[in-house]
Amino acid sequence: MDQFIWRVLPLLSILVSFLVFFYFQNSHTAQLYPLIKFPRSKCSLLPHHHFWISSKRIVTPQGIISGSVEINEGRIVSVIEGYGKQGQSKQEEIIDYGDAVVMPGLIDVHVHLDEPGRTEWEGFDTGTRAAAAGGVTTVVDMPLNNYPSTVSKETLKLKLDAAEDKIYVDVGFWGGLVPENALNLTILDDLLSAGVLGVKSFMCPSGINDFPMTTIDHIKAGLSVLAKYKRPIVVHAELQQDYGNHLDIKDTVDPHDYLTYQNTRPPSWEEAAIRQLVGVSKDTGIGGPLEGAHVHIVHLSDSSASLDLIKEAKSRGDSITVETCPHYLAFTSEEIPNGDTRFKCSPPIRDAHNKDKLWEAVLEGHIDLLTTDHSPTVPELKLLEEGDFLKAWGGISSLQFNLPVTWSYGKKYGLTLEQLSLLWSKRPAALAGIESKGTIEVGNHADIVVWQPEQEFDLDDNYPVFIKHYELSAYMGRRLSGKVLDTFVRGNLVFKDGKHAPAACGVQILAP
Ligand SMILES: NC(=O)N[C@H]1NC(=O)NC1=O
Ligand SMILES: [Zn+2]
Ligand SMILES: [Zn+2]
Repeated sequence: MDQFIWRVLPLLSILVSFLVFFYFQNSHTAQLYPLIKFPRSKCSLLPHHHFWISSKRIVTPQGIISGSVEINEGRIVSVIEGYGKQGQSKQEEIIDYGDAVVMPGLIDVHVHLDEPGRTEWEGFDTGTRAAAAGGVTTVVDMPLNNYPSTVSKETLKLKLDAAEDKIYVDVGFWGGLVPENALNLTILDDLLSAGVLGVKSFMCPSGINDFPMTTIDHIKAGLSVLAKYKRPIVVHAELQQDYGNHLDIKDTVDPHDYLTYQNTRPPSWEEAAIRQLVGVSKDTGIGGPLEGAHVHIVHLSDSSASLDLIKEAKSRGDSITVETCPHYLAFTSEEIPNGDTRFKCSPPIRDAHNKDKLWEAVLEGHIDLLTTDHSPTVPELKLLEEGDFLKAWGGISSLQFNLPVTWSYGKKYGLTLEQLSLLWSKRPAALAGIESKGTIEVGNHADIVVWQPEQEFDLDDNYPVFIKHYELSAYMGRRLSGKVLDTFVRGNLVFKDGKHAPAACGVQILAP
């Protein structure tokens, strides 16, 4: 008997170790599934996991330094001052960018990727390739223009499933606040629990049937739940005024004339909406009944009365911020050609005086951050041939051009690299509650854009553009300054010299 046990015991222990091995192997496989699918060689155009990026112009929160950034396993592990001082590191692990600028990757918190449901408009694949090519390392996707709209935990699940294995940069998600979930707050609560970074709502019709507008009462109800989660509402702030008159105007004037369209959405629409919003944001201050909630106004165009209301609300301590977009800072109504519907967006692009005042507000810090409001569509809806401003889709495609456009138009106004980085990285990260991104600092994700501000290029048909239907973008044909060379997402070199990494290794960002 004893002999039998001594024979069987080794066999038994081998069997047990096999079982243990397969058990852990399987549970591990589930966790590491994306990694096993996409090894580093597929995620990055660079073989190293531990390397140094050196440059004479690195934009850090402490200012522009000359030196290097040490990256290990996707994170920034040291920032070394002194160009060419990487210590003992091997030469092949140092990427020397000379005087090209090394900056935090852009975080664009207002992007419509349109998937699922309207992938012919854009989609996760093309949209995030465009982001990577433009130095945008994180986008936050809007809850509308996709179908169905993202207004419940079930519809969020459809989004997350659709995004899987298709994203080249990291992607977070806004949910939608619509009357249905504002009147049944359990749906909203579930949507927030499922990980949306906050919610978006419209104070005017959104142009999308399953995304109805909200009243200020709906917004107030939503804020009571958002306060608990400490997440923001981001609001399209236009409130229709004397609509009847504008219908009359439409019958009597030329729809090919840009001014006709501009007059249908005057600054008073923005002002009226923002007046209602600051009426509720007053409760978001410290000690207020809505403390923890935050109101963010998207794509401000009116730089007069609307902006004054926001400044006042800020100065009394409301938790409120505002963004504007490159198209309001680049274009003026005076120069929009007849019938060129590529420039149609809402609120509309206004006159040169308004643009100058917007830049002033950006540079003085009254406008907190920049976003694209990348809102593409198909040629059939943009109606370029017909040129009817009143019927065409409102929305401008420009995700890939954020950096060169802001820089090209902003440098004339005195925009600095440090301001650029605050407006496009640090403050957007703070709004979306995305920790570990937005600055070049030890411990943060190595999300980095390397670009050459002085290099000019023509945005013509020879330029590699990755957004779908790029011919509809208002920026095509422009000469811009500021070429993106390389883009890193969590240490992976995802874009270099017009080429993307073989696999889409972006991750989905969900609120904890
Ligand atoms: N639905 C949608 O994307 N609308 C956007 N387009 C635009 O020009 N302004 C918007 O809010
Ligand atoms: Zn909007
Ligand atoms: Zn939008």
